[in-house]
Parts: sequence; C-alpha cells; structure tokens
Amino acid sequence: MSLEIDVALSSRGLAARLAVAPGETLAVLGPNGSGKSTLLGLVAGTLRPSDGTLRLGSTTLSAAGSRGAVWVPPHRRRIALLAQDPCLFPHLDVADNVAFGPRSARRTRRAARAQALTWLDRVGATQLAARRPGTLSGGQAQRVALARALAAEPEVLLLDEPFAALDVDATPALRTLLHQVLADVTTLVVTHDLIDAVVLADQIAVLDAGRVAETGPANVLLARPQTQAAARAVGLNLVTTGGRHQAFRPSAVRLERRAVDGALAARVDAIEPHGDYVRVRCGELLADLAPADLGPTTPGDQVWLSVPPGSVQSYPEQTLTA
Ligand SMILES: Nc1ncnc2c1ncn2[C@@H]1O[C@H](COP(=O)(O)OP(=O)(O)OP(=O)(O)O)[C@@H](O)[C@H]1O
Repeated sequence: MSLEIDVALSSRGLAARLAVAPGETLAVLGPNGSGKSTLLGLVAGTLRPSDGTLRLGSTTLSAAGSRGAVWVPPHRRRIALLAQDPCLFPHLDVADNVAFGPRSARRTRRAARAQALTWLDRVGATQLAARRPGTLSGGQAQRVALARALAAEPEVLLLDEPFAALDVDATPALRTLLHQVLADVTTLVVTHDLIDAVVLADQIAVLDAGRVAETGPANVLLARPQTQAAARAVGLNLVTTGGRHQAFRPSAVRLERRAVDGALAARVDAIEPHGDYVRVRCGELLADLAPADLGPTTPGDQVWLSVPPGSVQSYPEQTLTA
C-alpha cells in the first residue's frame, strides 16, 4: 500500500513531505539530529504531528492543524516498527512471541501458531521456536523480531537502524534476508549505514535539519547526488561549477603540501583519525588519506587538493522540485 507523508512537528523542527510507493523500500539518510527517528515516530503514531496529513492507501492515519483532526492510534495502524533493540517478550517462547500479532488479530491459537512457524521458517529460525528470548544471540533475537513484525501482516514496516546493535558477522546474512522478505512490503528504513541503502532501498530520501534535502531512486542518488546534503549522506565530495556537478570519493583525493598545476588550494580545518586512514576536512571537501600520505600536515595549513580525472563523475546540475 502507498504511504504519503506530509507532516510537521514544530517542537522538533521537522517538516517533511515524502511518498513511498506500494511494496517499495525508502531509505532515510541524514546526519545526527536531522529528524529521521522523529519521522518514523510520526508514521508509527508514537509522536503526534503538529500539522499535516499522513495517508496509507486511501486511509487517513492522521490529519492535524487547519486540515481537521484525524488520529488513528498506533495499534490500529497496521504499521510495524523494528528497532535496534528487538524488544521480545521475555516470558514467552519464540513461537509465542511471533504468534503475538496474529493472536491480537483474533486468530485462533492454532492458526496463530501455524502463522508464527511459517514466518520463523522464512527467516531461518524454525529451530529457535521453543527457546526463550534470554537465551538468544543478538542476531537470532533480531531474526525473531523480524518474524514477529511480519507475522502481524503490517501494511508498512518501519526499520530504525535494524543492524546497529549487531555483530558485523551477523549483519550481512540478516541484511540479505531482509532484502528477500521486504520485496513486497512497503518499508521505511532509517540507517547510518550506506550498505543498508545499497542493498535494501529502491528510493532514498536525505534529511537535513528537519527538511527533505533530496529524494530519488537509490541508484541515481548514490552515484549522482544533486545537493551537498545528499553527497555527504552517500559519502561523496561534490563540487559544482558552470552548471555541472563533479562528484568523487574522499579516498580519491590527493593532498600536496606545495602548489601543483591544476590542484585546488585549500586550508585544512580538521584532521580526524578513522581506523587505518585519516580524514582531512578542508571546508566542504574531505580527503581520506593513509597516515603516511598526510605527512606533517596540521589544521590551519595551506594544502593543494587534486583528483585523478578517472575518479570524477561529472553530470549536469538539475533543478530540484520540492
Ligand atoms: N525526546 C526528544 N525531546 C525533544 N527533542 C528531541 C527528542 N528527540 C529528538 N529531539 C530533537 O528533534 C530533532 C530531530 O531528532 P531525531 O532524533 O529525529 O534525529 P535523527 O536524525 O534520528 O538523529 P540520530 O541520527 O542521532 O538518531 C533534533 O533537534 C533533536 O534534538
């Protein structure tokens, strides 16, 4: 079912208009505090908008402000939220946790259990059916939470950083699983991890300071962002001159400590260690370098930045419509 979001929450500085087509997955990217979780809360109904409307198919879930008041409470929305913390009921075994949604929808005990086992099978967790949540690993518990969310047959699934609390080892398998089971479910996924967007998303929306900076098909926005906010969100530098964008990865940037033909003069604002590389910030531009290539550079230094032509994507600037 389609989801049409046109909501504002003035106390959190959020005003966003977005649409998710039936069965599609929209990834919401953006820096800390840009409003991603607030947006999910407004869709789930745990937060009440100060203005605007929210529609699921032909049903209005909430309408506020001058457009009249409609409010469908969270438990009536057929929207499931899967967050970092799987939030399983500790006193129920796995099968009963997953059967909770169907039972709440007044299925018989037998039908609810059959449905639970079907979903446990789909997420590869049949063998966990009799276990208590307290005995599960993080990855197992998240699989069960996914089965529980989907067994309730939601019209919309909301994922809030679904892998953030998991071991790196457990994440790829769960992401692949999600990709399979999300194929037909209208989904909104909030993530800091670009791989989630690459694997799961049909569309991407970038939030910046409570506003939608850019939306577009995932493959287009990941390769050819039109705004600085989107470029930052997908990990690219963006330089715009003469109606054309040049986008390039920070790891493609070369840094020289003396003037070089064709290089851009810049001043170092900050140097941040990132594991086995250092990130050098020069205004809006980022350069990711091996420590040995940085040399004795410090903040405040004048440097010259260049990028090999083969590492630059060049494409026309477009006018974005809100
Ligand atoms: N419980 C709260 N009470 C008041 N203001 C809040 C609350 N939670 C968030 N905010 C504010 O609302 C705005 C949006 O925050 P939100 O948590 O939605 O951002 P986010 O993009 O999800 O950030 P993060 O990536 O850090 O989770 C921020 O200005 C934040 O300070």
